Amino acid sequence: MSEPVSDSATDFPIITLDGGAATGKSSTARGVSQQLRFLHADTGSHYRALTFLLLRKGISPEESDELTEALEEMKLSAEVDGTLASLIADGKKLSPEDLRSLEVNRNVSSFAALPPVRNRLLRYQRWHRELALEKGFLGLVIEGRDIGSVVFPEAPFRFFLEADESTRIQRRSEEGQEDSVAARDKADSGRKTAPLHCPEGAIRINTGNYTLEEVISQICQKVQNDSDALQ
Ligand SMILES: Nc1ncnc2c1ncn2[C@@H]1O[C@H](COP(=O)(O)OP(=O)(O)O)[C@@H](O)[C@H]1O
Ligand SMILES: Nc1ccn([C@H]2C[C@H](O)[C@@H](COP(=O)(O)OP(=O)(O)O)O2)c(=O)n1
Repeated sequence: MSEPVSDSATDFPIITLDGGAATGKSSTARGVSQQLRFLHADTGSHYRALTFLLLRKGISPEESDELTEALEEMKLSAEVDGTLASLIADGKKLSPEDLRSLEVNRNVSSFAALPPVRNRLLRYQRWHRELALEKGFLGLVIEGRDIGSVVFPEAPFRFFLEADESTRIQRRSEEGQEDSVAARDKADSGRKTAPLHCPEGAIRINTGNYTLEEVISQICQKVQNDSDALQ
């Protein structure tokens, strides 16, 4: 299925999870998507995929005609495996190793700060609501940095995950990843377009105070209590 030109409004339940690096967004979204039978979209992986592909074309993270042309030429679609939607660019799915490489970790915040990159992905990310509906999921859980503020500001269930920097650095090192969590957070929070912040009205959860299972269950309970269709 390919991305359509427009997206129509529906009252389909949408959960947004925003937060800094290693606050637990992806693992929480995975658990929630499986418990509630929602489609899971990881928008960080979209920025990572574009970063990998643009670097491979020799394009540097600044606005240029080459960048605009490469973004216009890229055909984006999705593959759904279980509850997870993965980005397919020009017919190819990237491996977790490519998406989480040191080179991508170092450059992704710079590409993500560029308005042409964000505009290209905004349309694609909003389309996941239609994709979830079409594939028979009961809702959409979508995670990133600007989801509750820019991508789906009207979503009924918006959460902001946070945790101490030391907790997050420890989580990444336990995963064996070299990642400058603090530097990325600073760049993501300080950029002009769609900076990382807690969206107004979103529920804050400090994931350092709870187990992963507890965070998943807090979110599922809130959604199930407030949404007739899921009871
Ligand atoms: N509430 C939690 N308590 C303890 N560890 C957690 C919690 N949530 C996530 N983690 C762990 O932290 C690491 C980073 O989580 P991840 O979901 O990749 O974060 P993010 O998507 O925000 O970068 C993973 O190893 C995950 O298992
Ligand atoms: N909605 C989003 C999601 C991610 N980004 C950017 C900023 C992040 O540093 C990178 C990578 O995001 P990702 O969620 O994969 O990062 P972590 O898993 O939290 O380490 O993408 C963004 O600008 N907007």
